[in-house]
Amino acid sequence: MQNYREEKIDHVRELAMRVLQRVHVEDAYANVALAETLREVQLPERDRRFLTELVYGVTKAGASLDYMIGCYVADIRKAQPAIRELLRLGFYQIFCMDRVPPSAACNTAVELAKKHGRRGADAFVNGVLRAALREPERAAFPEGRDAYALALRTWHPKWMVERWMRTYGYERTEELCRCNNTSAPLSVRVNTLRTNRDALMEQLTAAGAQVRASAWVPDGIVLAAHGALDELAPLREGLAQVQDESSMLVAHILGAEPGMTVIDACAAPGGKTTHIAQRMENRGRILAFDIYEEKMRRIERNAKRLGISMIETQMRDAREIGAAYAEQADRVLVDAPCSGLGVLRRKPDARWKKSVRDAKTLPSLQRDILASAARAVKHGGILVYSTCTMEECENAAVVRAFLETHADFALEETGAFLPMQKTTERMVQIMPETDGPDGFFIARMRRL
Ligand SMILES: C[S@@+](CC[C@H](N)C(=O)[O-])C[C@H]1O[C@@H](n2cnc3c(N)ncnc32)[C@H](O)[C@@H]1O
Repeated sequence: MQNYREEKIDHVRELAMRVLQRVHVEDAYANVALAETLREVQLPERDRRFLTELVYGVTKAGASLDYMIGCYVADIRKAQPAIRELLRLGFYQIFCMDRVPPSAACNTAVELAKKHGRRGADAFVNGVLRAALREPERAAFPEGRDAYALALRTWHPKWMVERWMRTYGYERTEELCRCNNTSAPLSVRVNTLRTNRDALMEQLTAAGAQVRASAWVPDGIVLAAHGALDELAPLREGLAQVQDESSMLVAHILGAEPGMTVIDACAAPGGKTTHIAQRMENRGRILAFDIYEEKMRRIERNAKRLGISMIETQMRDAREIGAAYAEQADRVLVDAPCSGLGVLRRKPDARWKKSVRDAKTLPSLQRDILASAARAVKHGGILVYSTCTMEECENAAVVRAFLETHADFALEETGAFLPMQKTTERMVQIMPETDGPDGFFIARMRRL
């Protein structure tokens, strides 16, 4: 007979099993599937954290966890989806978590296999997990400094590690990979249309969060500890917007002023659009484009919550902007669709969903969007190109190729427009493992 606490933990692990099945079988996004479950089931804070750690951990560990299981099981793909997830959860708790007693991980997996598996599934799960407890050395990853070994040890796809090793070398790649397995810092942007940073920091502290002022932007606050975000009143009431510090740099570099006309070419969900609007004191015109209907609605909802009325949203492919708005904008932002390798900490499944093909196809889309959007910039106006990746072929190479064919644009000293750090960089590259915030690239150009 289980005691009350164990019963509750079983419930959490069962929820984790269900969320992981949605991720691996239905291809749901881990953060979305988890958020939906957390909304449906009222869990105490401690259980919320445990569930999140299980789902995020198993998802991030991905192929590395399956490699370990494969040291005890002939072919994990042949197991029922629920049993696969129970084994993954079991291995994750046994090998990757310090504070879970291995016997608890094992026992609850067996109980859940009895409930969700075919006949004999519980004995199978019991056998595999007991073997892992008895002979953990069998699951050891290969040693060595090759990409495959590093990829296994740091839970990344081999192709990604290979690419980074070519660019950054072994040590830096290892640091970057390890950083991707930590939880990302959470920051919010002060809605300066309604409050100021000191007042908001006081309110967030009163609401139970631990806060500090951003070292990157004057309108950023980093939350060290906090409860459920949607329960923080200042966020609900539109006094702040969740946004990474790197992403907040973009509006500072764009430098839009009240009364200007601004085009945000790839705007959804509107993190940067609403920041630009704040810096323009909600005066002037911002045209925000994207290609997905639902995403456009998110910009509108965000703007409404923050009390911003100057944003006009429109479904439009950014590659059409040049023809439709030639020389009409004082500022144009191209926050381009990209491989997103700078934000892998935040999206536990992203590394496994990307492919080496993205890095081959994205630059041509990015070049096309930039070339079209550039035509909308007035002479003397500013064009900013940004991505949330560190991949050279999507960043500096795109900007260089653009400048080579557009003699009427000149690269500015991008860093000079930053408020606090990296102020001497021509093109700004933020690296998560050395700088702290998300990986990000920003370049500012002027039309002559
Ligand atoms: C990096 S995200 C933008 C994030 C946004 N700027 C923010 O700060 O919240 C890139 C966006 O580009 C959009 N996108 C992709 N292809 C596009 C295209 N051809 N034209 C316009 N937008 C596009 C995607 O839907 C996605 O919302």
